[in-house]
Amino acid sequence: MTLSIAHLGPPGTYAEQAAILYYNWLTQISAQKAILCPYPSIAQTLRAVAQGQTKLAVVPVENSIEGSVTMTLDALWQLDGLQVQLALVMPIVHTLISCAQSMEDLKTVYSHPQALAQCQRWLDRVLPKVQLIPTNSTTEALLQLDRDTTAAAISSQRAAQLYNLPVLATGINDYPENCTRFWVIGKNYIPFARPSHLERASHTSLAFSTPANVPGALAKPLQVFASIGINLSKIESRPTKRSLGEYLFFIDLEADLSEPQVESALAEIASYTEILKIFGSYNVLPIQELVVSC
Ligand SMILES: O=C(O)C(=O)C[C@]1(C(=O)O)C=C[C@@H](O)C=C1
Repeated sequence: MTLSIAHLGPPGTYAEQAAILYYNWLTQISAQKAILCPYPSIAQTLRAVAQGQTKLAVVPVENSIEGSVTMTLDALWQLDGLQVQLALVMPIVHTLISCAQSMEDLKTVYSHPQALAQCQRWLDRVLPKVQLIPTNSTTEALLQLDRDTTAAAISSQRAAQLYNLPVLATGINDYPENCTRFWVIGKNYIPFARPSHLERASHTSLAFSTPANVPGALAKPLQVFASIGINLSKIESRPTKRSLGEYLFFIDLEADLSEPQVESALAEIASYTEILKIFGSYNVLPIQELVVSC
């Protein structure tokens, strides 16, 4: 059976690049055939898996400069039954793409809000007067660029080649070590989507809302992990969207859900939380494994 993998489109996005790396790794370890399916937004990409249109999705979840990809966290909270199968971290090198003769001709720059934010200082310094226009992905505006020589887009070198467009500047991200973590997501636990040689998962991700905005509402669940020596590698709050000042908490643990200690900690946490969503346990695929298999 051919495996379908949803990702943010149109073709050329970083999410597609991450999906290709994952696809190459998967086809090499399992001879599994796969097809990539682009969707117009991150929410629609995750909905495709939740509704069974595709088996898997590859979505960005966190960037080293800008932090969490909030569209991904919000969609994961809203949808049911989605589980993280694997994480992978990819370097991100942004490029300014345009048909303009020079940067002085530019009036607008299009890109995904994450990419605009990752290049914020460069844009302030080099193009302080341009209008920044957020798009659903870094590649959404590329097809319009040949019609407007006052417009540019921030995307990858690979996207510039794919659309046969000129590059005005490269490496424009504010920090050179820029990288984004992607999650491979599926419904329930999918054994063949994961590395088979690793017995234990290195991380577990979950999110919860608290029953009331009272002292200790967050401290109590966190204390459960501290008391059994589980390290948290990330904690992030998002608004519940129900009322101002009410939050959800997204947490990454350095532990495997199949360990009895972790399982009982999560059962205890359920008593301190209103809604608890466990996104599962998974490993991080080292970039060397991905590059070798490309
Ligand atoms: O628009 C794209 O190309 C994407 O894949 C999305 C995305 C993101 O949402 O973080 C992915 C990686 C980069 O951090 C910039 C944009």
